[in-house]
Amino acid sequence: MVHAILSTLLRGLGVELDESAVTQYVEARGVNMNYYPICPRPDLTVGVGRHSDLATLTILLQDDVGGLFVKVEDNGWIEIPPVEGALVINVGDTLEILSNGRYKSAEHRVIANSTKARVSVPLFASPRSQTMIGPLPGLPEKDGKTVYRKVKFGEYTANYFGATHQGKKTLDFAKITNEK
Ligand SMILES: O=C(O)CCC(=O)C(=O)O
Ligand SMILES: [Fe+2]
Repeated sequence: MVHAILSTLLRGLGVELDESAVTQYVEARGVNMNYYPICPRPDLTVGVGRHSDLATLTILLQDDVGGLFVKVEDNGWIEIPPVEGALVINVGDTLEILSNGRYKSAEHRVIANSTKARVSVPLFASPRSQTMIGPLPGLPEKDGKTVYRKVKFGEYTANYFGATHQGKKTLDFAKITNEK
């Protein structure tokens, strides 16, 4: 499923990659298992602080409690309500880099609940640590600029986990500040 989603998203950018080229960006899989106990004062605590995911794509299964918020440019935070049987698909930093900044990684956070405990299980589909990530062929030419440099995914990962998250600051590691 992740492979098909990524192929479709890339086709939307006019990028056609063969099967194995797509596979290399989603072949490493990992999960988080998040448990948010009942919190009497959610306003005084942090469920999960604001961040974007490291992965190419995240497929998130949440229960019926809710509390996941995504930042929408100029519109603040909107809650992603749980829909029975539905999965939330998030763009991660890696896809933002691969797409030369066209697909924006989703900045999100989680607020705890004062009456119900919550469980969520995101599945992260990423490259292996030796895989190089950078804007896919053809995109910088089409966009007239190169927004991200090529980095080894393992190095991006080390930087990503090297500091407390502050929103999407993690992407600065690969961003070309003097865009050309
Ligand atoms: O619990 C959620 O809905 C999201 C958790 C999350 O953002 C993460 O594990 O990266
Ligand atoms: Fe996340």
